[in-house]
Parts: sequence; C-alpha cells; structure tokens
Amino acid sequence: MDQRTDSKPASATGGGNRSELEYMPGFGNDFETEALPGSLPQGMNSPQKCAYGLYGEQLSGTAFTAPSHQNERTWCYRIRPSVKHTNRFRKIDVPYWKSAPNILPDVISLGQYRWDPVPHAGEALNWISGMRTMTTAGDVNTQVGMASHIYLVTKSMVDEYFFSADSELLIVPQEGRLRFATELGIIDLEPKEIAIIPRGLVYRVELIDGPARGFVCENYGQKFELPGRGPIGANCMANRRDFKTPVAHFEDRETPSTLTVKWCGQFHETSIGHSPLDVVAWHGNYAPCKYDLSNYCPIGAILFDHPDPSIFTVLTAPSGVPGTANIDFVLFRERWMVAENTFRPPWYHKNIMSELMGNIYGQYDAKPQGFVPGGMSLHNMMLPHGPDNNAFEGASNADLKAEKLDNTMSFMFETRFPQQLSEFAAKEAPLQDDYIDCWDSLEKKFDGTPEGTWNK
Ligand SMILES: O=C(O)Cc1cc(O)ccc1O
Ligand SMILES: [Fe+2]
Repeated sequence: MDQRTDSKPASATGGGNRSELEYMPGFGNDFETEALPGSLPQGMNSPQKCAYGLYGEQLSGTAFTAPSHQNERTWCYRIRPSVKHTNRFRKIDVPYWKSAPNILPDVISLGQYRWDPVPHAGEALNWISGMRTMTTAGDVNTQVGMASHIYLVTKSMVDEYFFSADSELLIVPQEGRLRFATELGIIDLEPKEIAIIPRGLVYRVELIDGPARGFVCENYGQKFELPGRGPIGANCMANRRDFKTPVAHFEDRETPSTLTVKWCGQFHETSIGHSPLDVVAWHGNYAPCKYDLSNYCPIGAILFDHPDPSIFTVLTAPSGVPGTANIDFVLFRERWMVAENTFRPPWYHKNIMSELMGNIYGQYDAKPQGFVPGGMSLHNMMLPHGPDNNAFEGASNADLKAEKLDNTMSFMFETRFPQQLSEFAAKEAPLQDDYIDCWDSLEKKFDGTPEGTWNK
C-alpha cells in the first residue's frame, strides 16, 4: 500500500508530543511521504533539479541486484547530501559496546546464566554511552550473527547523531520512553512496543520519560522479516498492518554537531555543522518502524502437548540456510493454557540454537521466581534447561482447567550461533551465581510403576 502524507516540520528540537506523531501502516511497504507540499518527485527519482533546491540521494539496504522481492532502498530528498555530513573520522572508545568476535580467554560462556536487571549507573548515560553488551555471536565483519545489549539511558543526545553501518537494531524497551528522531521521521517508543532501526540510518535518541532501560538485538545479518505462517494461513501472529513507519520530518538547523558511526565493530566520530536529519521527503521500502507487541496474536495448543516456541515468532532474520534463522525474535505473552493431560510449561530440552531471554514484565511460566522484569537469561547452544523445580512440581500436579497466563511478557533472541558473554556480562552485571541451583532439587521419581497420564 502506498501512502502519501504531508506533515508540518516540528520544532528544531523535534518538539511536539507523542499524539502529534504520524505513522504509516504496513511492514516493508513502498511508502511515500513529504513534509513540504510538492517536495517528493513523482514519476522519477532523479529530476535535473529537485523541488525546493533539495538533493536526491538513495539509501540502499540490499545489494543493487538483490531479488526484487527482497530488494530494499529508499530515495531521500534532503537539504544537503549526506556526504556533506562527513569530515574526516577519528576513532573513539565506546568501551561497553562490543561486537563479535569477542571471545575472551578468561570468560566461560558455556553454561546457563541469569542476570537481575542491570541497575542504572551513577553517571548520566545516553544511547551510545549507555549501551551494555551482554553477548555476541558470529562475526560482524562477515555480516553473520548478532549481539545482545541492555541500554541504560538517562540523558538525551543533543546535537549528537549516530548510525550503525554494522547492523540493524531491534529495540525492546522495558522501562521509560524514548524518542528516535531519524532521517526518515520520528518514532516514540515505550514498553510493550518494539522498533527496528535499519543499518545506515542516522538518528538521535532523546529521553522522554526516564530512566529508560531495555534490550537490543543487534542484527549483523540479513534484515528481520515476518515469518512465513505455513498452514496457519494469512492471519494471526504479527500482522503487517500493525507495523508503523513515521512520516517525513526534517530539521533545518545549523549548529555544531557530532556524528558517531559504528563500523566493523569500531566507533568513529566526525564533526558537522548542522543537523543531518534534513530529509524533507522520501519514498521507498527501507525505513524504520515500530510495532505494539499487544497486537501480537498468539497461536497455540488447543487440545494437548506443547508446541515448539517457533509458534511465537514475531520476526525472523534469515540466514542462508532455509528454516535456520540467523535470529528469531520470539514473544511469550498473555495467552490461555487449555491443553489437556499435558505438562504445560516449556519442556526440558537442549537446542542447537542459543537462547537469550529477557523479561519485559510479569512472571514467566518456566521460571516463576528469579527471572524478573528487566532481567535476562542465557541458555547457550546445546546446554540443557527447562522448568525449575517449583514450575515442574506445580505443572505436574495442576488441575488442568483452562487457565489464563495474564500479565506476562518475556521474549527470546534465538540465534543459530553460540553466544559469548561480554566482560560486562561476566564480571559487572548482576549475575545470579546460584541460577543453576534452581534445578538442584528436581528429584529422581523413577519408581517402577508403569502408569503415566498419557495412557489414561
Ligand atoms: O527455554 C525457554 O524457556 C524458551 C522456550 C519456551 C518454550 O515454550 C519451548 C522451548 C523453549 O526453549
Ligand atoms: Fe529453551
């Protein structure tokens, strides 16, 4: 669906409140939007002279020759071409934001790990200084794998801009509200929502309500897309129309500013004399978006058994291997549990993929205690895990009436690669040293009686 929306440019500071922001519906649509009437060329991309004296510029998110159903690019009409934004770069240190490969000789990643919420620091932190890498997987240089991070944001970026050439960011807020002022428009984000910021897109992050904390999946590989639903058909899970992309919004502001670029795992800074968020009009299918997780329509077992968690996939970032994702983003949210004669929580298992989980709010059914909002857990490649003793006992003896799992939202970043703990995750973050004890009290129940419940 194409949509054309004119919007007034807001104040130079990106002013205006959330309700004034406008979004266009759809996932991966071919959008078009202009902030000034007539600023978007029609019928062609590169007129000899653009309206309002704008410069035309293409942002390519896939190779020029990617198959047409995967090809993504956006045409921007901007006050200055981006190349005018870049002076010489200098390398800077962003010590807590790591990239793969980051395999540390004195850190053991083999294990089941769980962390309490990372507390806010004494000093004020912004989107860049407040990023805390927990795990890395794959290789940023060959564009496979991912990193997981916690962000701790207590101050806005002011005249500071950022882009990651390495990655697309999937952002999962847990507390506080943030504004992403991007080249292509403004997204306000709060817990229960997620956002996707594409590789190469310049933006600034402002604090609306703080402190803000959340989770980030940094995807080095092919972009996130909606999973195929197979026999489920054309509806449910995440529906395309519920993804929202901002309308064009520009800043014509000449102030000394800095642009930080993440490139091949390293950070670089350059000075510019103006806001780079100067795109007046754009069209294309390479754009940021947000999605309200309360729109996710879960599908599940309606008679017996516990399906694989892939049934709850919101987004998947494919690898070259069919069915084996670089990353799946999986959501465990409110739902009814109705399966008869079934052990309802997740089963015990070992998985070739590695599972990084975060709790947005509430209680997770396999871990009624200890996995708290803002907390994370890691069940690495082929490492056994499953319900703790309380969950096992409770679910094995429960009266199996229909039961609503209410007030619960956790998620999983599941990748085909093993995840390596960062130094921060192993040594500074609030690691629960006693996590594996949660399985200690599981008893031997083998008693020589053949009866289970499956043959009743
Ligand atoms: O380990 C976990 O808690 C995540 C998970 C949930 C589930 O329902 C099935 C498998 C699985 O890995
Ligand atoms: Fe699991």
